[in-house]
Amino acid sequence: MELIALGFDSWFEDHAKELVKPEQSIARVIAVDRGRCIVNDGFREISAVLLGKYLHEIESPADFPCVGDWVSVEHHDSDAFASIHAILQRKTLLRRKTAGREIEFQMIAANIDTAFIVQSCRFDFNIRRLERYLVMVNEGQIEPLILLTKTDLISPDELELLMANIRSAGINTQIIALSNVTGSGIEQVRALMAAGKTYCLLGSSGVGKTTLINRLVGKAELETKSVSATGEGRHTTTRRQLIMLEDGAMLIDMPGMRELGMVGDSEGIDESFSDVVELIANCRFADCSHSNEPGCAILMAIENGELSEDHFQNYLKLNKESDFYQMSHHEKRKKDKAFGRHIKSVMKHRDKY
Ligand SMILES: Nc1nc2c(ncn2[C@@H]2O[C@H](COP(=O)(O)OP(=O)(O)OP(=O)(O)O)[C@@H](O)[C@H]2O)c(=O)[nH]1
Ligand SMILES: [Zn+2]
Repeated sequence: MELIALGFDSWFEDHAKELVKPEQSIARVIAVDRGRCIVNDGFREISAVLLGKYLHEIESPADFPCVGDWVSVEHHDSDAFASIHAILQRKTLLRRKTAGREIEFQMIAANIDTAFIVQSCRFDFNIRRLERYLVMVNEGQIEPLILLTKTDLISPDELELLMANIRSAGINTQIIALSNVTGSGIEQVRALMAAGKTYCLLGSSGVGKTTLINRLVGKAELETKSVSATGEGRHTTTRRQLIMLEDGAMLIDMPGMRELGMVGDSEGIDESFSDVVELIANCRFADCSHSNEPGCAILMAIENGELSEDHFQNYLKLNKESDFYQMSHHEKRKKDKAFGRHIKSVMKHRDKY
């Protein structure tokens, strides 16, 4: 198997040029288990650990490799294990807010091309939640796609209404409606999954993600869920987290990644609420509060049914959360200037290898 099959492309190649030294090779992280990774270099899967020196320079969770990362590795003991020397720049990044007094991000997975945001037509359907997932996915530069499951439980008319609700909330993301029971729509999902691209499924518990994955993966692959690898005389078994489908598309699936804490940066929000942003830009008052000004573009749009009031309120709410995040993040940065130091140490590290 070539690296291309794992999703390596010219974008990563460009970013790898100066980072990867002659004695090193490039591999993709397909599983992570407490600091130990399993990487695939296009030929085999091997156990890999972070280089001690690199470990020393780690300052934030973002510095650890996560599933989907491209890394530069050096093989040891005739390929029994490898050491990870650097992480290639991430094209996309899925991360979530971790609970706690300070707002921190936990890295979930890297270099996902498309995230399927899954909701059930029947029990889980919620536009606000959909918007929140869209913000998170957009923020990570990942392409979103909406999957509505369990269409077998509603009538075609009801489905049409759901779709119309999504559209009238200003969400223009592609939607595929499917049923894991009848199989309708499954081929549509399969057909748009391209070889060499990486996908994931996000959504609440019970919406049918596991069932869909099983359908997409096929039985043969399921049995190879666990990968064993020998490193330093130790035997580790890690659940495989990046799954190669038969037609060459990849699916990242791991426990705990599917439901995300919700906060986005303002850019992600703007992308998901482009209709609101456009209206605000057209509002004739520069510092309009969009609450009572006569002639306000937002109020007029709500009045004449162009914009849903709920949608606008959700936009305000997400922005408020985002402001809060930006503030605490900024203050944290100021405190220890760790970010700047980190950049420097990475540059230094680069020169050494
Ligand atoms: N009627 C119907 N039931 C479905 C469909 N897809 C899944 N189910 C059922 O819904 C339940 C939950 O499905 P799962 O695939 O486990 O849901 P999940 O999203 O993986 O949930 P977590 O594993 O908790 O994240 C199961 O009983 C499935 O059989 C569907 O399209 N139609
Ligand atoms: Zn206004």
